[in-house]
Amino acid sequence: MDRIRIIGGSPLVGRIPISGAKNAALPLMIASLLTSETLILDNTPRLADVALLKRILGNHGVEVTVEGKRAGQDEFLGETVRLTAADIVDTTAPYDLVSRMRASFWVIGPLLARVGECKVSLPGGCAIGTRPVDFFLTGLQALGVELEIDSGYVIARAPGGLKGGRVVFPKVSVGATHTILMAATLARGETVIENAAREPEVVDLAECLIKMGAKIEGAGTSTITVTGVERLHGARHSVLPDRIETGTYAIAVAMAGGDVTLDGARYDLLDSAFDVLLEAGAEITRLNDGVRVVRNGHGIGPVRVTTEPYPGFPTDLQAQLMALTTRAKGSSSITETIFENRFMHVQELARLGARIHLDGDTATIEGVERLKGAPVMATDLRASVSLVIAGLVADGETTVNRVYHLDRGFERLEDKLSRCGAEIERVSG
Ligand SMILES: CC(=O)N[C@H]1[C@@H](OP(=O)(O)OP(=O)(O)OC[C@H]2O[C@@H](n3ccc(=O)[nH]c3=O)[C@H](O)[C@@H]2O)O[C@H](CO)[C@@H](O)[C@@H]1O
Ligand SMILES: C=C(OP(=O)(O)O)C(=O)O
Repeated sequence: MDRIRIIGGSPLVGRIPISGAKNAALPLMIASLLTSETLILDNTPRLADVALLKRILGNHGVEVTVEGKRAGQDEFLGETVRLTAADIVDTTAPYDLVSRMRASFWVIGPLLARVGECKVSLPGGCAIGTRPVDFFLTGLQALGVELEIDSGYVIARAPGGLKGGRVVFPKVSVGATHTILMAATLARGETVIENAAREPEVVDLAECLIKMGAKIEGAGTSTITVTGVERLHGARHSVLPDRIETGTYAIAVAMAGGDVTLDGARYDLLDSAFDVLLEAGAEITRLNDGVRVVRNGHGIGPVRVTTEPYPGFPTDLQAQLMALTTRAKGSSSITETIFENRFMHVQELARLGARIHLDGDTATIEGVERLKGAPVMATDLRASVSLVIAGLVADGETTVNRVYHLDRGFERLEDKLSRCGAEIERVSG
């Protein structure tokens, strides 16, 4: 199994290209199920989750091809993926695939909209929390879907087709918003989604669906209105830059010190996270096509942060921020409100010498002068990358095990960091 080996102590200087967003690419690819014509997605990141979703969609009958790279193209340029769901050949999403990636559950919306029935495995819990799917199910019922749960599968039917309805989510859910939004595009009449997620990835999906012929208003606000159409057609869309990858590298620079330009990054998608990094002492500048992050000289200041749905501080940057605060001058506090069990990095950061006290949903971090390298591992994607960030400043060698978590969401992380001077490598076997 691959590991990432880091020798701490080098500042980061240079440029890092920001890839297309995993969390936008996944729903966009799933949207291909809504039409028999071809959906072309540019700037698709090369990630394990994207590869797995290609397989999952292939199982439903989607033909997926990737355009070859042209000579001279940047090695980090995203892929152009063509997805054609001419016929849906299988309406079952099996447990062995859905259990490996939660977002694959979202096929339930487009499959019901396109063919009126499907059987999709319940995704089950995962390392960061129980993550139920109740909002998806009540939302689909509001669109006229009949549901049955049998042997771990949701068996869903919409005999007369989907019909528009009012869906009110009790709590903001990104996945449930994506799913109901996709389903509603082909439902008869109007659907109103209230307390919808306002995440940029929802806006990106809505923009692509609109290019495919959908009628959607209000994406990016808490109320989305969808007027169903008879059919959707093919389109071409470029995946939004990854705001979580952007924030992660910005935190890495704040941690290690240095001066890095994040090419292609969008400042406007990360206002709340950048506010926190500015408070911690980083200098952050909006560029025409990117963001520059600098920290030279002065130390890291302590912060108090609570994770929230967009536009608040993202839970997907919580672990990385915690790594940063382990070296702050003073006491920081981080409250996690989205997932009940997203603190698995705490024990591992402690192995590197961090001083963190956990009390329910709040971690109090007393900054220390030094971290010391050690073998560590994490059980989820963002926790893993928080250990890499800590390793960038830890004395000596840090080895991060279970690299497959990182490969779910960070394209060639070790190459991007080593190009900026970090002593980091992937060790195979
Ligand atoms: C692939 C992708 O885009 N994943 C992101 C997505 O996950 P995902 O879409 O799974 O996360 P949600 O926004 O749905 O989860 C938010 C909260 O709602 C709860 N909930 C959700 C659905 C439901 O039916 N019932 C319920 O109780 C969840 O357990 C969680 O506590 O948004 C999360 C929150 O920004 C991010 O951390 C993930 O990176
Ligand atoms: C939690 C994440 O992903 P997923 O929803 O696929 O588990 C993430 O991207 O941090």
